[in-house]
Amino acid sequence: MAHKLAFIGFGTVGQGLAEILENKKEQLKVNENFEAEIVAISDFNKGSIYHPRGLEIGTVLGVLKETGNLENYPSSPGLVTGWDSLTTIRESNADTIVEVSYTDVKTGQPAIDHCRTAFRAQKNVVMTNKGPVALAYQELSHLAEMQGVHWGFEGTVMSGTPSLRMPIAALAGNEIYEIRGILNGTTNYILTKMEDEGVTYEEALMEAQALGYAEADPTSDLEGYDARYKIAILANYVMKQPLSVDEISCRGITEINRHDIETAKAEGKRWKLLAKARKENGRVVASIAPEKVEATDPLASIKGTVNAIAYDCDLLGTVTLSGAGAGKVETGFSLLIDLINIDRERKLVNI
Ligand SMILES: NC(=O)C1=CN([C@@H]2O[C@H](COP(=O)(O)OP(=O)(O)OC[C@H]3O[C@@H](n4cnc5c(N)ncnc54)[C@H](OP(=O)(O)O)[C@@H]3O)[C@@H](O)[C@H]2O)C=CC1
Ligand SMILES: N[C@@H](CC=O)C(=O)O
Repeated sequence: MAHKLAFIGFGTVGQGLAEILENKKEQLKVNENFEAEIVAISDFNKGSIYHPRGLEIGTVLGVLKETGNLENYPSSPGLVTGWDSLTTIRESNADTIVEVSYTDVKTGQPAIDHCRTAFRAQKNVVMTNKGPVALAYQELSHLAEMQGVHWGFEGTVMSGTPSLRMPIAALAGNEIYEIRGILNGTTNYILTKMEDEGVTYEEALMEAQALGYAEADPTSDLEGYDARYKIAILANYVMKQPLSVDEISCRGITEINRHDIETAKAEGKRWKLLAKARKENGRVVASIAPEKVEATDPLASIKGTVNAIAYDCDLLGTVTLSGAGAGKVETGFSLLIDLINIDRERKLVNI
């Protein structure tokens, strides 16, 4: 049976998933026995459409590209327009909500309420919005479990690179006592461009925004708040230690200038915005700060929007994973893999 999806937000990432579902429809059906249809999309400014029998994805993307507004989707019996996010979650016949609205780094809202509403209505949520996972992980994971629904959020850390699923699935049985990584694509892109191509900070930021890597408010990337959210998610979900965002010291890259970059280069070092979490005396201590890393450090060679993460484990030693940290297709894929996993579990239960 095809999954029925309702999208909350339809910017870079939402459109990325829609394109994947459209372009890979046959392949997903044949290789994964996976089928999904989009029944609703509710976006703040781009409008809102719902059809209980499903929307034609190619038409949705075409209408949006041509007119900028989803509500120009061709009218047909049963088509509903104008629903806000909460109405869409409650009233649509979707079984799974794809939450891809802004990450609000202060409150996590309205996305936290989107999750609460979906779980109470016994609907799964897959999301790349970091707010609810970083700020309300304990509450929301408990609620999802109580309601017997799935909550997927692979893309909240390192987009589609399996920084969450890999340690949970493949490193199970280890104690992960330290995590160290480059977790923000925008700042790594800026630092790399400044270092390798002599591009200015402002130019590099504009490029990162045009390519869809930066947050709607890029202050979140530049000041380290985005990386702080990600290390909070890793501490809570992977290290299984409750850690609030306020407990994480945070400094971004705004004070790094060309002189700093050149000085580091002359020393054979590179500036990187590092996220760290370490278990100490039964608790986790975490930080975000720029650091000059030695050229021999595995993290020194991580360039552009690529992210990397090293897990220090008691049984396996250090395991390092690198891959995309941001991007339309890469983050769209993170939602697809969450959906495929929900589908696999659904099929297992029905065996
Ligand atoms: N881009 C990336 O590479 C990655 C992004 N993420 C996260 O994924 C999420 C989506 O990112 P991205 O697609 O790039 O962001 P965009 O800014 O491109 O898209 C977000 C969309 O959400 C809409 N929106 C905001 N608030 C609401 C609301 N209350 N109800 C309905 N729609 C709303 C916006 O509407 P409008 O603009 O019309 O006002 C916008 O279209 C963010 O939380 C981001 O942090 C995570 C990993 C990587
Ligand atoms: N703005 C973020 C997007 C992914 O989380 C980044 O640059 O890493």
